[in-house]
Parts: sequence; structure tokens; C-alpha cells
Amino acid sequence: MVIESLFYFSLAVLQALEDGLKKADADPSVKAVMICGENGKFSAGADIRGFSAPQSHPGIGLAPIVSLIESSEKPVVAAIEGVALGGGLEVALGCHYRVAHVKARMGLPEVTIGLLPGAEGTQRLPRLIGVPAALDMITTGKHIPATEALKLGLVDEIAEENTIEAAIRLANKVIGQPLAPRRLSLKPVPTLPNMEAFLREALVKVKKQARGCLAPELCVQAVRAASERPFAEGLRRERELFRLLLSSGQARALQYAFFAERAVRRWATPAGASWSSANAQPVRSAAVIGLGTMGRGIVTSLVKANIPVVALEQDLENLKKGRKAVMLLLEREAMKMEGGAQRLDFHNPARLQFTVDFDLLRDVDLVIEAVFENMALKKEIFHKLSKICKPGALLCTNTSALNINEIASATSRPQQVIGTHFFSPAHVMRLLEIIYGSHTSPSAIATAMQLAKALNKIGVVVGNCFGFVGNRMMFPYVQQAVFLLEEGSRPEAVDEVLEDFGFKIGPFRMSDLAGLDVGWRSRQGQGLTGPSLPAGTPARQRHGQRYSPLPDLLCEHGRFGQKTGHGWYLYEKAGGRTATPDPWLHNFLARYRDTHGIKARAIDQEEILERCLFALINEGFAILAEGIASGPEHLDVIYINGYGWPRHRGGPMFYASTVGLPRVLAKLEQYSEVHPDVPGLRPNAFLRKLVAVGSPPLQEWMSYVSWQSPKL
Ligand SMILES: CC/C=C\CC(=O)SCCNC(=O)CCNC(=O)[C@H](O)C(C)(C)COP(=O)(O)OP(=O)(O)OC[C@H]1O[C@@H](n2cnc3c(N)ncnc32)[C@H](O)[C@@H]1OP(=O)(O)O
Repeated sequence: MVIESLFYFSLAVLQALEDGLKKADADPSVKAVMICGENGKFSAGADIRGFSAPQSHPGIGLAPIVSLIESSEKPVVAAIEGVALGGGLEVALGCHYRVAHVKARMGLPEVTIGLLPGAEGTQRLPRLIGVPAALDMITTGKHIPATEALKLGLVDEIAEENTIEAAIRLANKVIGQPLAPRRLSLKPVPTLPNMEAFLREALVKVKKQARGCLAPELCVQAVRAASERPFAEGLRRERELFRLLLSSGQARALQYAFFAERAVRRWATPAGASWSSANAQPVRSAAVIGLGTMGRGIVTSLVKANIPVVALEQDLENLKKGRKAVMLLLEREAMKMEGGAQRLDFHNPARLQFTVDFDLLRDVDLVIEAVFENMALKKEIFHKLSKICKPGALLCTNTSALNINEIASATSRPQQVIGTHFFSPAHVMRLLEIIYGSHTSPSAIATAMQLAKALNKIGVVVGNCFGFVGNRMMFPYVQQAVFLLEEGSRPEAVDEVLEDFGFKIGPFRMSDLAGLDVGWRSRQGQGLTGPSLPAGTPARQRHGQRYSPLPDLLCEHGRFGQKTGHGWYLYEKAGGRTATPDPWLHNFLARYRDTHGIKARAIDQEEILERCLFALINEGFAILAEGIASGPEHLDVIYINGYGWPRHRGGPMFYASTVGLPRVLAKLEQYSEVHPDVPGLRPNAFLRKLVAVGSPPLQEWMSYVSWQSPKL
């Protein structure tokens, strides 16, 4: 007998499974049962959208069905094609046998949406594949290929071709064999000589990996229960922990992030261009200009995506240096991949060519310029590209802040110029901020989005303004952090608060890592410091607003961060990575306050957190109101994937919605009153408007913006 399941569980699917199983058990002519999915896909588990109404969620009714499958008196075989994820894999674990197609993938990704495998998965999986492998799958949520599943003992057989036929063959073979040894609930969890130490270490590891995130920790607790308690008691513990997670704000935030990352694919611009009507051009070849840190990572990304690349440098010396660095990166990437070097094929000049000759860019479909942030240099390059490249080529600039329109003005084809802001290291970081200028064509945007997908990145389309979305929101955040130092705090105190909140790295550690000289050069370029600063400018004021010269002063002392061995912290050596609080800096701050007549005060954690985060969020509201991004999800996806914002807090705008917009507004008003010369703390008009209309849910915010984006 065959029972078909649907891709996402609904109540109807569960009912059909239950009815089918009961019918099969009652029918003496049925000797075995096979469960498979429709259209070559087993199951991606429960419909995540339903978790917002947990009482009626199909996932809740799944556990009894899994038990029912296992207790069947007839052998039940799962035929796994496509994916078996979450509840889908838990159904398969209830079956007595599992056959998987060679291309199938399996996993328990509940942890990534803030849950744990609550349909008995935390209790059955360790019994089948042992605690270490089960814990790895359950706490990471990773999808494993069928070949690995076979090695782990998760599946019994692999089918190269017809999985259903293979499953039916197996079912026929095992008819009449005892089922008790195949019922995972009856099996003991394989013991480890050092189980206690292993579980303790696992807990420490997950806590470190995702600071403040509840689900991985509770997953470890559930697996611990499997190893320590009889099956029925373990189940009770699993249910208890599952309910705890289900009602947590973290699960809601993580599920929001899951859908937000998919929603940003449906991009739109205020001018009416959108994903639904724009056509992407094929990218069969690419070129990268500049082999510094960013260029190297971008070349590596393109090679990994199987796109032939021409890598260009300005002279032979830089080319040699860049080539060596790229090859090293690619060797490392190849080592991580199955079939590595052959698959990447980067020694083949038809796939990767290094040159100083611009003429070789004549035929490529796409160019990514990745030289350093200098407008004159970028314009010179784009002028050249405009003359050399074939008519349809897309011309991308990797910039974190510069004006796309100005760069495009150096070409005769501004419709093909677009910003592609990669994040460092570019072959690792998943975010790609895609910036359209006033003349960028919809097709250019669609092509850049398609490139992001090919590079396995999340592309987010945004408008053109200084710093775009990510860095523009970062400025007021970092500014507040520095102001807090002036007022009495210390770098380690500010970093600790933000790292406790869940950021991977606090603003001062981040600044030391990136290099303080980067911002210093940019501020010099803007005339905020350095020789072009008009004589008589007050030290702590620019254009009538509060300004802190602290980062400039550190640079003047040669403190550029990790690279010089000191910045906001002290490091063991130049290039060292271990940050320790620096007494020199503490004295320096004290002297600075004396010089400027600032009386240091004790600043509590709440103020640190609120001033940094609410200033960032406030800028987010300005960005939405200006139409620079077409929804709060865009800002959140950028922050989660590019700036280390804790995913379990859903991104800054989602976080604002959970704090409550009236509170965010009230706090900004309060801080702004104390610091009237800080525009970043002055509540944005759009935030005020949302509060005035009753703080609607985040999904409705954009309907209150004056400009209207076309229907997504
Ligand atoms: C007691 C508890 C019982 C059960 C617990 C569970 O089962 S929880 C659910 C566990 N399953 C998952 O977390 C799977 C999540 N989905 C994925 O990993 C991928 O979507 C998948 C299935 C591997 C497919 O990837 P692909 O890249 O091919 O597609 P994409 O991710 O773009 O998804 C396509 C559209 O489907 C929507 N979607 C995916 N999974 C779910 C889901 N589980 N519930 C609801 N909707 C889902 C996704 O949002 C996309 O929608 P779109 O409108 O096109 O943006």
C-alpha cells in the first residue's frame, strides 16, 4: 500500500496519513506500507507559517502519527526523494526502513527557525545514529546528502534511479521479519565512555556559537534527555522544551528572518521597476578589476559559481601578489569541497585568467570593479570600461558608500551601471547589497540579483544614498558608541553590552578589525578632519552638530586597530587578534575629557544598548520613508547577513516592532532632549507617523509611506 504525503504538512495530510495507516493495518491483504512524497519530493516538514497559531498547528499533531507509524504491525518503508526535512524526516524515523534517492537531502532544520524536532525526532535520531552525529544534525540544522546519511546509518539503502521501486522491493523482502528491532523507540541510545563530558562540551559550544539564542541550547537538553531517560520520559521532556521554544519571541524572530530572506527576492523600485517584469541577462563570463582583499574574494566567489573570470590589476607587481592570494583562497576552498580542485578547475586559463590588459575585458558579460574607495579612480575606470566593453555588458562597482550616479556619469551607458556592495570576506559573506542609480535599467537590477543567486548570496536591492542601507544605519550606531566614551564609558563596556545582546562583535572590536584608518580617510575626504578642515572649527562640532574627534585622534597616534597592534584595544602584536583593555586608552580618555571639560558619568547598560540600537533603527525609518528600501525586511536581511545582527532577534526593524514603536519613540525623545545637537537621536517623522496611527504591524508599515511602491 502506498500513502502519499504533501510537501508541507497540513492537518489534511496528517489525517490522510492516519487514515491510510489504520486502513492498511486493518486490511489483511496489505502486507507492507510505503510512504512517499508527491512529484519526487518527500517532505520539507510542517508549514512554518502556521507556527504563529501554535494551537492549531499541524506540527502538534505529528508526534502521535509518527508513533502510529512505528507501532504498525506491517513493515513501513519511507521512500525519500528530494528532501526529508523537519517533520518530514521525523515521519521517516517512525518508519521501520528508509530508502533514499542518491540526490536526496535530509535534515532537522527546526533549530534554524527557533524550535527543536518536536515530533519525537530528538529521541529517535540519537537511538539510530548515536549522540554525536544526532546532536550535530539537530543543533546545526544542516542538510546532509543521502551518501552521508547512509554512512551514518540514517538510511538503509540508496537508490540510484527509481526510489519508489527500490522501496517496494525492500518492503517485499522484509515482510514477515520481526519489527521490534526496527522500532527506534525500543532501541537504547548507544553509550559513549564520556557522555557527560561530551554533552557538557556540546552545550558550551552551542552557547558560544549563537550567544543568547535559546533553541540550540534546548536541543542539547532534549538529546541529553534521550541519553539519560527512558523513551517515554525523554518524549515528555522534548514536548516541554518544544512548547517553551514555540512560545518564545526567538522562534517568531527566526521564522520572520526565514521569510524575509525569501521576500527580498521580490524587489521593486519607487519608479515602478520590479522583479516580476524585469528580465535578467545571462552572465557567462565576468571580469574583476582590482585584486585587493575585496577583489580576491569576489574572484573566488565567481570561480566557485563556475563563471569564467578575467582578473585584472594595474601592474605586474600587484597582479603577481593578487594572483598568489587568489590561488591560495581557491586552494583552501577546493579542500573544503568534494572533488575540489577538479570541480573548481581554477588552473585552467579558460576559467581564470590574470592580466594587466584592459583589452581582455572586451567580451565579458559583466565587470566588477573592486578598487579602493576613490571616486576619481573609479570614474577613470568606468570611463575606460564604457569604451572597451561590449554593448550589453553590466558594469558593477563594489563600493560601500560612493554615489552610483556619479560613477555612472563617467560612462556613455549609465543604464548598465550598478553598485554591488560585497562584504568581507567576499567569498564567505552571504550578503550582496545591490544599488541602483537614477538611470540603472530594470534588466541590470535583475541581472545583478541573478548574479547574487549564482554566487549563493542573498541580494538585496536598495536605492542610492551615502552608505546605502547598511553603512548608513551603521553611522549613527558607531557615533553613539563613541559619544558614550566621551561621556564616561569604555570600549570594553560598550562592546560587552552589544555582544551580550547577540552581536557577533561589538562596535569597537569591529572598528579595530576593519582598521580605524579606513574611516579616517573617508572623514578626511569629507573635510571633517585633516588639513582641509577650516581653521577655527570647534574640536567637537561640525556643521552645527556634535562631532567626536576621538577616532581621528587615535589615528593621529598611529592606532589603526589590529594591524598596528593597538586601536581601541591593545593586541599582543601588530596583526594580533586578542583584544585586551588598554590602560593607555583609559588614561587618554580621561585626559580628553579633562581637556574638553566633560565630567565622566556612570552609564548603565540600558542606556548603552538603547542609544546605539535606537539611533540605528531611527535611521532605518528615514531610509524607509525615503524609499531607499522597499520594506523593513530588506533592512533586517542586510543587518542579519552583513553586520552580525543576532538572527534570533530578527533584524533591527523587527526588533523595534517587538520593543514597541511607542517605546522606541519615547526613548529617542528622551535622549534627544539631553543631546539636542545629535540629529541621529531626533525621532524620524516616519516613526512618529507610525506611532500616531497606532503602531501597525511591521508588514503594514510601508502602506503609510507617502510614495507608494508598485504592488510587489
Ligand atoms: C512538532 C513539529 C513538527 C514539525 C516541525 C517542522 O517540520 S518545522 C519545518 C522544518 N522545515 C524547514 O525548516 C524547511 C524550510 N525550507 C527550506 O529549507 C527550503 O525552503 C527548501 C524546502 C529546502 C526548498 O529550498 P528552495 O531553495 O528550493 O526554495 P525556497 O527556500 O525558496 O522555498 C520556496 C518557497 O517555499 C516556502 N517554504 C519553504 N519551506 C517552507 C515551510 N516549511 N513552510 C512554509 N513555506 C515554506 C518559501 O518561503 C518559498 O516561498 P516563496 O513564496 O516562493 O518565497
